Amino acid sequence: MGKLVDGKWLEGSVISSDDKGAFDRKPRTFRDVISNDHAVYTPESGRYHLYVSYACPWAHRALIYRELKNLTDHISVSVVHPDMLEKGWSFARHFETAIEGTTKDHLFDSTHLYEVYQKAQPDISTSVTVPILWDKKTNTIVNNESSEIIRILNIAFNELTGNHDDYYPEEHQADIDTWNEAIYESLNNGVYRSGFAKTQAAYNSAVVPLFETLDAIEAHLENREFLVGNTLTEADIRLIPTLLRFDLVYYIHFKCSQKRIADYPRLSRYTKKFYKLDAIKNTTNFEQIKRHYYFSHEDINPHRIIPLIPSLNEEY
Ligand SMILES: N[C@@H](CCC(=O)N[C@@H](CS)C(=O)NCC(=O)O)C(=O)O
Repeated sequence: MGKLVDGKWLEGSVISSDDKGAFDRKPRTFRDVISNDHAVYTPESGRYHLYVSYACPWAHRALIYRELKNLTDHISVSVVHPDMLEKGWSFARHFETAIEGTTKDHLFDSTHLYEVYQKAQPDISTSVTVPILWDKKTNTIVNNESSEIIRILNIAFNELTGNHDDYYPEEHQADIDTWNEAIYESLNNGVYRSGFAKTQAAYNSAVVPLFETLDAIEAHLENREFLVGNTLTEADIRLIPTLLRFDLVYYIHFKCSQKRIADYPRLSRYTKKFYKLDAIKNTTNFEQIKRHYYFSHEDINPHRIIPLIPSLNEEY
């Protein structure tokens, strides 16, 4: 792991949480939108590109929206290799064994994803994350925050595609926001806080609320198919990528081990039902998910042993 500082890649070892000085600056993020009345970023077919990893739950959201909103012919995609090593995300052709579903960088043929950030801004200081929503016309990043990318995809291209499905409908926005906040804090990010904790206290303070939230969702799903209202909404779409990774990775690798999703009857039913949707099934790659986590976090799994777990593809 590492990050870009003043446009140069610095490996993770030099960026400890105790470090001050040169590395003590806020990462640059891109937070723009695409809309008909935007001065620069207007909706156009073929203009925008997504950089994703199939392993990453945040990128998974963007991929799900791209399918749900019929954007596959309008927004192209490059998929990084699942191993995130010393130089961060990279592209598959540079590995001896290509992994199914990964691609080269279709726009620049880069070796590493940090080169794409350098193209957006040569002296950039930032962590190099996926997803990225890239504008081919102005050669920069429109947005690299998944919660905002999915709001863009939800609405910006409606006239182009004729797909007006709304996963953040006005009448449910308050409820969706409430679930999003609880789920982000304790689950989407909670699994990482559990897995990356360096003290018992930090671990405990992540895991206890994590399972409280899972218990609360399990109770909420009694006689309900969706988190909010009677249709799929953003709240479900932000939860599902975390659930799909839970038993395979978070339960073992991140020590979220009080229960599996399989031990929750309603959450299991809920996850399996959504997994049947093309937009979710087509964007879920269990092999890359396993490979990424068990291979990339040397601190947690130094020998990079990938547990033999029955394939979830068959179970779902
Ligand atoms: N808040 C960002 C987080 C994205 C993120 O952390 N992605 C991870 C992959 S799961 C990443 O690229 N990490 C690389 C790094 O932090 O250096 C979002 O939701 O888009």
